[in-house]
Amino acid sequence: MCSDHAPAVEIPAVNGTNGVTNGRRQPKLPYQQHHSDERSNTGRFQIIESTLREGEQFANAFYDTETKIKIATALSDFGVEYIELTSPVASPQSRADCEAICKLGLKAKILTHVRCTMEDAKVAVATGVDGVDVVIGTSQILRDHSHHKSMAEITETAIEVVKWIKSQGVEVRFSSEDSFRSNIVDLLSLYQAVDKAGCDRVGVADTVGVATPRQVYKLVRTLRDVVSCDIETHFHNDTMCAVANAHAALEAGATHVDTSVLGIGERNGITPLGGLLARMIVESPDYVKSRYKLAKLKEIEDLVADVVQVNVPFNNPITGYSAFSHKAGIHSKAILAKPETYEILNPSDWGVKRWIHFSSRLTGWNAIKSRAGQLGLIITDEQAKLLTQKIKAMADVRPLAIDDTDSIIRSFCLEHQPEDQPDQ
Ligand SMILES: N[C@@H](CCCC[NH3+])C(=O)O
Ligand SMILES: [Zn+2]
Repeated sequence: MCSDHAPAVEIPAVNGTNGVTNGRRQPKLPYQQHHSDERSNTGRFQIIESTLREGEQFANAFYDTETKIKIATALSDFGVEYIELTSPVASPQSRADCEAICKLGLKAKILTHVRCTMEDAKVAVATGVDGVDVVIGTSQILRDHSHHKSMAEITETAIEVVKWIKSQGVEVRFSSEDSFRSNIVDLLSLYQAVDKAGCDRVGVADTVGVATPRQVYKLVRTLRDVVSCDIETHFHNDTMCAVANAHAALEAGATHVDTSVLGIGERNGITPLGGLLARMIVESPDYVKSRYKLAKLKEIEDLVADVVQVNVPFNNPITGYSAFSHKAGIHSKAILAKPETYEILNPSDWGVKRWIHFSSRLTGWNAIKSRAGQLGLIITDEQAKLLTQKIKAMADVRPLAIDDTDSIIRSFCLEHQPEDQPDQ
């Protein structure tokens, strides 16, 4: 258990497994950590950053070469282990850009993502990438309406492609597409076949965003016992489960998670880089802080938001406008005394600031006293309480701007103790 989160009450000693003592299940505290399962990779995962592949499939995305290089360099400096690029088969410029990024000599390994065919694989390897990610749809609906191949044909081609890519000295991942609507028996035997053929990673993809964390855990855990290679996971966010699903996958033994900056991708996108790291730092703070330059997250998000012409959502984890703002009196009081009371993430880890509201009908006197202090005005608790009543009364009538509240605080102080106040 993580020492930062020592439980406030004593946990009864547990005999045996699954938290069962004397035949009775012991309740788990909600913030108890679950590192005990040896399959769990929540403290040792790797990120396959796909802003330059999945992210290019976002409705607004158009990246010129210079922009791609800027994003790739920023991501590599940030510390992601892999950067995935659009298929070089997509267009001549995509191919040229892939070759150019391979030549940059970035710290992150460069991957490209292509269909599972020998033709695509050959073009991919020729670009100079470190690894090739091959993909093919395995659900009945995709087989019937997309590529019309049987599972036997898929398996045969996949083995050939995987073996050939490996023979070129290049890393290879084989991924199913629409894994959660695929027949589990077919899927597992396909993964087993490519694992035997020498694949470095198999990929599980929730292409349509249908999976729940429980389904993810079950599939990945089963797969973990079937293949010996690494397991990459890819989650679309149609039902807002993409971060939770990635976390469940890691708990079940997945080794890699696909992300994109701000989650951009097809439809409403995939697991966002920032959201994944927010989730994981709570669980594995040392690991996350040691691998990624977290203070650079905002810069990368702003860069990508600007390139694809969107605003960073107000409720974005970490960097959203209100991600570290505290408003209700009860919250502000406790935050001022000890930030951990209402924050499980520390804004300073990410180079961002917390904000304590002091201009609303919900504001408490501790926040007002603190604001007065920021303005260089010292007031007593009693004065702060009186002043807060005034501010609440005005905020009941109309929204107050920061300047409005600051003026009220200043004139209150002038009225009450002008001679005691330092010069402004
Ligand atoms: N965008 C595709 C690619 C999957 C590859 C997994 N790494 C999908 O969602 O299925
Ligand atoms: Zn996808």
